[in-house]
Amino acid sequence: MIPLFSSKDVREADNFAINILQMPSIVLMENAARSIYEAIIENFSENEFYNVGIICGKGNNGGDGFTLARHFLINEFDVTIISLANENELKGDALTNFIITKKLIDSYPNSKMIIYQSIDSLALLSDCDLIVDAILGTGSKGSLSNELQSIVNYLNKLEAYKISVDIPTGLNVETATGETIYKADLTVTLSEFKTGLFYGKGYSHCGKIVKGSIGIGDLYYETIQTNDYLIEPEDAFYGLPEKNISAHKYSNGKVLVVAGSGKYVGAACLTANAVLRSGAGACFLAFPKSIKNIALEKLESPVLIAYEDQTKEFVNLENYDELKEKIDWADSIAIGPGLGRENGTIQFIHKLLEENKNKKIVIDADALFAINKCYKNFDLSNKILTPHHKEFADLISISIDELENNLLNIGRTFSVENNCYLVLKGAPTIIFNPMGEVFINSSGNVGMAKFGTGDVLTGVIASFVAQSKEIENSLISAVYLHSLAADLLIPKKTEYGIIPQNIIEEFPNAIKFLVDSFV
Ligand SMILES: NC(=O)C1=CN([C@@H]2O[C@H](COP(=O)(O)OP(=O)(O)OC[C@H]3O[C@@H](n4cnc5c(N)ncnc54)[C@H](OP(=O)(O)O)[C@@H]3O)[C@@H](O)[C@H]2O)[C@@H](O)CC1
Ligand SMILES: Nc1ncnc2c1ncn2[C@@H]1O[C@H](COP(=O)(O)OP(=O)(O)O)[C@@H](O)[C@H]1O
Ligand SMILES: [K+]
Repeated sequence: MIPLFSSKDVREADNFAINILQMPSIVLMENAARSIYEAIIENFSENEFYNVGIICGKGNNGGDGFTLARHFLINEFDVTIISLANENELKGDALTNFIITKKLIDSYPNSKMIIYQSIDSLALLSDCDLIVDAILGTGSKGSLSNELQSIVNYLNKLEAYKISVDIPTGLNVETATGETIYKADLTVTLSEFKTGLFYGKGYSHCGKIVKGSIGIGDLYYETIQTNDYLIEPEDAFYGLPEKNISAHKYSNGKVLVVAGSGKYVGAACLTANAVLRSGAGACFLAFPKSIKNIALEKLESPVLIAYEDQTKEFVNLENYDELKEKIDWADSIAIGPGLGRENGTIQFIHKLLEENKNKKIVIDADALFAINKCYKNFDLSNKILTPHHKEFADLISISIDELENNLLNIGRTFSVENNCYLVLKGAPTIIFNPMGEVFINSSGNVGMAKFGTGDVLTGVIASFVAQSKEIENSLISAVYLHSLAADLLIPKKTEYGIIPQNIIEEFPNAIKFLVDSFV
């Protein structure tokens, strides 16, 4: 698990280096620039670029840019530097490095440094095949000035590899938000990973994220408490439910899926099929009797229990007693996909939650709708809610914008206050636990943005939590493997051709891939 930090933590680490270790700040800048240079060279193969454009802001992020320019110059690249500040506006280490680079560049006839005058100055970058944004870093405040917005929009349109120094300009790394944001292919973030690079607008604007060193190592950060983590493959491996060699089918995870209705049959079958393909010993799908034959055709091997629906084609409060034995039997229950929103269905869901306070229940789709606005009436401990952003915003009665402007805080508060697990689906999916910790899964691909992939995830989660006593590790493993299965499908199916059933079929290969990597 990779710990993630706030930009405040990172700025304090800079202060620690300067004030406690007594490292001259210019040494930190030099280290930063050298490691950015090395990261760029490592990430782009030789001959991919010759002309480097670097645009430098007025603070130390710009200082990193001037320093980086020197490394490119001495390694024989042609460099065009555009400084947004003139010499009088710069100070400290940024000014020192501006002066050094300005003197040095005279010896390189194909390289130049200019002071930005207007948007036309950026035309100089048109021949560059690699562009570095060293405009704003951790000192960024509020929204971008109009001038910076025009600059970032201009840069985003250029055909070139795009690099960001520390943080893409325009990204508020505390909230992962921003309006106009530089869109990078590679972000070399300094000192430590900041949480906001990995979700929201950070996820969509950083490209690949690597760490650049300022030369103080990791020791300082071991003393800093964080609640945010990025999931690594080995976390998914260690979260896999253990298989006891003497297990029999009923000791190997028993799952009840309550899903599907006359309107939506497919969702229920995807969830139930996913349960067994992810290792549960037994799975029952509770389904309306009057349409059970349609489901039977789509089920791989879960057992169907047909409840009496009086040809209404959905589950009703009256079905509760009929299903009670299986509810008690199950180690976990998945409820929601394709259930529909009839009053009787909502009452059934309420009763299930009221009567099963300690049961592990995965609440998804229509079951989330059933507790919209009234979720506080239920004891949600041991419950796992799996909404996408719209479902979560509806659940807690806010708009999607309000949610996405403060995503981590809202998710965290919700899970802590309701003592539940929240799997907030999206790109990326974020898991929140009742202790206020956050686990970000950045694997997966856009081919998953398709009806039914969420139903598969619900099945995998119900299966893993039924097989294990550890909810948190099971969730980490289930979410990661669901995305890994989709990633493994890319070479065969492309991002266009993946369907949810493929993810179910690929799931055992995803487990095998993990096991082969770590055993
Ligand atoms: N500290 C260290 O030891 C090390 C630091 N390092 C590097 O320094 C970076 C932090 O540097 P920093 O603190 O100078 O801030 P930085 O990101 O350059 O921005 C400040 C400038 O931006 C301006 N500005 C702000 N918001 C704006 C807006 N919305 N729209 C427009 N302008 C805006 C602001 O203007 P002002 O508000 O002051 O008028 C000021 O001029 C860090 O990310 C890393 O790259 C490394 O070298 C390692 C060692
Ligand atoms: N661009 C993307 N990158 C990675 N994962 C994605 C992307 N789009 C969707 N997903 C994943 O696909 C699944 C979609 O689930 P959901 O929104 O519930 O759809 P449905 O209910 O239609 O199945 C979630 O696991 C989500 O994280
Ligand atoms: K930047």
